[in-house]
Amino acid sequence: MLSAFAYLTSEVDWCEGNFEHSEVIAEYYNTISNVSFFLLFPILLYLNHQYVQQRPLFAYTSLIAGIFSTYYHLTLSYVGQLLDELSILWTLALMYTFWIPKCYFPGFIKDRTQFVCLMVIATVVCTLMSFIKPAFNGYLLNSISLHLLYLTCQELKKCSNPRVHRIAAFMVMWWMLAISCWLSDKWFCGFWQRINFCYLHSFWHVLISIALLYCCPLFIYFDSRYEIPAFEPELEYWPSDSWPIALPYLALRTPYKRC
Ligand SMILES: CCCCCCCC/C=C\CCCCCCCC(=O)N[C@@H](CO)[C@H](O)/C=C/CCCCCCCCCCCCC
Ligand SMILES: [Ca+2]
Ligand SMILES: [Zn+2]
Repeated sequence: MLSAFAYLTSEVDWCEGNFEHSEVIAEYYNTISNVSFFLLFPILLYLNHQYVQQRPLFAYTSLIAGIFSTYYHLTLSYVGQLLDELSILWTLALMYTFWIPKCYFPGFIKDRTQFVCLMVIATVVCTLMSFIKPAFNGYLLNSISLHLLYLTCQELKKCSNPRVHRIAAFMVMWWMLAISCWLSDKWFCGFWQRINFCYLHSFWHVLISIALLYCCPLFIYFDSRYEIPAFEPELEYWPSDSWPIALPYLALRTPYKRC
C-alpha cells in the first residue's frame, strides 16, 4: 500500500527526463509550470468577484487541481497520478452539475435534483473505473473538452454579441494549442528527445490555464443569463478594452428599471 506513494510508481511518465534538475523533483519543469494553476485561481476570483458572490461554490476547484498536479509531477507516484486525475474529474463533475443549463439535460431528467443524482452516479462509476487503467484517464478527461466545445457552439447560435463570439474564438485557439502540446508530448516523445526539447507537457499546463481564463468567464456568462435573471451579465476586459493584452471577466449590471 505504502509503495503507491513511492517515487516513479505512476503508470504515466511524461516526456521530460526525471531528476535532471533536482534530486527531489522528478519532473522539474512539469512541476514548476503548475504555478499557472495557482495564478489562475486568484485572477479568476478577483476578476469575477461579482459572480462568485452570487454562486460561491465554484471558486476553489482550480486550486485543488493545481495542488494535486504539482504533487504528481514532483513524485510521479501512483497516488499522485490518481489524485491529479480524480481532482480534475470531480472538478469537472461539479461544474457540470451546477453550471449546465437545464435545456441540455437528457430527456429522461426532470429537474436539477435528478441531474445531480445522475452526475453523482456517473462520477462514482468513472472514479472506480479510473483505478483499472489510469493511463486512459487523461484521454477521457480531455474528451470532456469536446463536449464543452459542443455546448459553446449551441450557446453561440443563440447569442449575437460579438464580444462573446470573440472570447469563444480565443478559448478554442488556446485550447487547440494546449491539446496539441499534450498529445505531442505523449505520442512523439522520441522526436522531442532527439532534438532535446521535452517540455511540451509544461507548455500544456500554461496553455490550458490560459484557455480556462477565457472558458470560465464564457461559461459563467451563459450561466448568469439562465440562473441570475436579476442582473444583466456583460463580458468586459481588464484592465481595459483598448489594451492589446487584456483578460475577459464577467460584470453583473443591475438593469435600469423604469418606474
Ligand atoms: C469564477 C471562478 C471559476 C473557477 C472555475 C475553475 C474551473 C476549473 C476547471 C477545471 C480545472 C481543470 C484543471 C486542469 C488541471 C490539469 C492538470 C494536468 O495537467 N493533468 C495531466 C497530468 O499531469 C492530465 O494528463 C490531464 C488531463 C486532462 C485534463 C483536462 C482538463 C480539461 C479542462 C477544460 C478546459 C476547457 C477548455 C476549453 C474547451 C473548448
Ligand atoms: Ca518523465
Ligand atoms: Zn501535468
